[in-house]
This record gives sequence, C-alpha cells and structure tokens, in this order.
Amino acid sequence: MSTVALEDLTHVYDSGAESVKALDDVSLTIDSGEFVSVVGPSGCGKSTLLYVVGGFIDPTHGRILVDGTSITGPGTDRGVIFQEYALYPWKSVMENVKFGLKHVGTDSTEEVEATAQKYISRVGLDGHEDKYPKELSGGMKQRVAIARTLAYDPKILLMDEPFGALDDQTREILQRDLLDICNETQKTILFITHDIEEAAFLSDRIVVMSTQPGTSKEQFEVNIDQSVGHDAVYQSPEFLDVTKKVRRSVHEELVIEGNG
Ligand SMILES: Nc1ncnc2c1ncn2[C@@H]1O[C@H](COP(=O)(O)OP(=O)(O)OP(=O)(O)O)[C@@H](O)[C@H]1O
Repeated sequence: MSTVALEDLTHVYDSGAESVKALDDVSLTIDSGEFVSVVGPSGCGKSTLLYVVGGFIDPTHGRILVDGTSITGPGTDRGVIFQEYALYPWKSVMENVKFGLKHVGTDSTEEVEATAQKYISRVGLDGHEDKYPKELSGGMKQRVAIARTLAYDPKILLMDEPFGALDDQTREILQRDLLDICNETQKTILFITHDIEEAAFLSDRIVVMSTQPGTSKEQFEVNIDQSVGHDAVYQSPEFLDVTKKVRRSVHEELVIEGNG
C-alpha cells in the first residue's frame, strides 16, 4: 500500500523552436489502495502526467512523493501499463513475464519460474506459456503485460488507456479482472482514459483535467458497487449521475477549446 502525492506539477516540453506547456500546477493525492482515473480533452496532458509520475520525464516544476519520499526516476514501486502492450515479440509469454522479475533481482530460477507462473495463471493464461505475442489476441497480450507488471509486485499501478485498443466484451472482462486484482492486492492506481463510463465503473475518484495546459479542474467521488456487474451498474442512478456530471465538466473544456 502506497500513497502518491503530486505537488504543484508543471511541465513544459521545450523542443528549441517551440515550447508547449502540457501541465500547469497540478496537485493531487492518491491514497493508499485508491483507484483514481484522470479524464479530459485530447491533448490536455493526461499521458504527460502519467510519464511524470512514472519518472520517465522530470517535471519542469514540482515533485512527486511516494510514501513521503520524492521520486527521482522510474522505480519498481510503480508499474506502468500502456495501451500498446509493449511485449517482446521474440519472447514467449513465460519469458515476457519472467523479464519483469529481472528488475527486482530475484536470483533463484525456480522462484522466478513459480512467480511468473502464478501471475500467468492469475490473468487466465494457463496453457499459453509457450506462445509468442503474434499468436495472441489483443486481450491476451494485455493480460501478459498486466501479468508482467504484477509479477514484480509494484504497490502503484500507472495505466495509460490500457483497454483502449480492445473490443467492448474483452474490455469489460479485463475491467472486472483488474478490479478483482485491486481488491486482492490493494494497489494504488492512477488510470488514464478517454472513456467516462470506464472511469466511473472502475474508480473511487475521477479527476477532470482542463484543456491544455492541463490543470486538475474538478474531482468527483464515485460510490458504486461494481460487484453487481456492468449491466446493473450502467443502469444505476449513481452511475448515470456521475457520468453526466463528468461528461458536462469535460464538455465545458471542449467548448472553451473550440472558442479559443
Ligand atoms: N514530446 C513532446 N514534445 C512536445 N510536445 C509534446 C510532447 N508530448 C506531448 N506534447 C504536447 O503536450 C500536450 C499534452 O500531451 P499529452 O499526450 O500528455 O496529452 P493527452 O491528454 O494524453 O492526449 P490524448 O488524450 O490525445 O492522448 C499536447 O499539446 C502535446 O502535443
């Protein structure tokens, strides 16, 4: 369990001729075990926010604290899952998952094998260990990516549109699996999505970002019992209410952008 605090994050991409302010003074705390989604108009800085929290880019201003300590780059305390599965095409499912464990210095071959197998099973890929990415569907590839990240047990998951490339049915199955994993392991999650319904189904809290430069515009608590399943949740008054409010908030930004 880990708390993540984003303090006054500003990021400017400076490519010499032109500079783009992607984030403007974003502050946000994600409590231990909390699931927070970030939504907002295209180009508002959602991915930038995730890269900064992942430690892949240094913010121009501000800092990120994990359990009170400032981060200085990527680390195994934070596992990142992208929309593109980022698997090694020349490695099998087993080898891809084992690769994740290299970062945490597990020495024993048996231990590595057993841990990899545990997470391959956890994401429902028993029997597919020796297959290569090209032999897998999109949903299976994303399961491998999730298993590879879970295998080294990061306390924090940073997910950038992880289900964006999947069909509706596969997406719903993986959303449910993700929630089950969260309940079992109490991960702290920062989840980026375009999909307001997805954010409302999965999250404890939704942050709406303003149009570029991205600021944390508005936040919505979500109190939904996801265990009743997608169909029942999607028809519940709480779900309809929160999606309406979030949609309105995002839509205001699109109008502002259109006028600007
Ligand atoms: N490497 C870069 N160099 C310069 N500008 C960049 C770079 N990466 C992103 N940007 C700009 O920063 C702003 C924020 O981009 P970012 O990808 O974080 O937004 P986003 O909200 O994730 O977008 P989308 O929803 O379309 O994926 C955009 O104006 C984008 O063009």
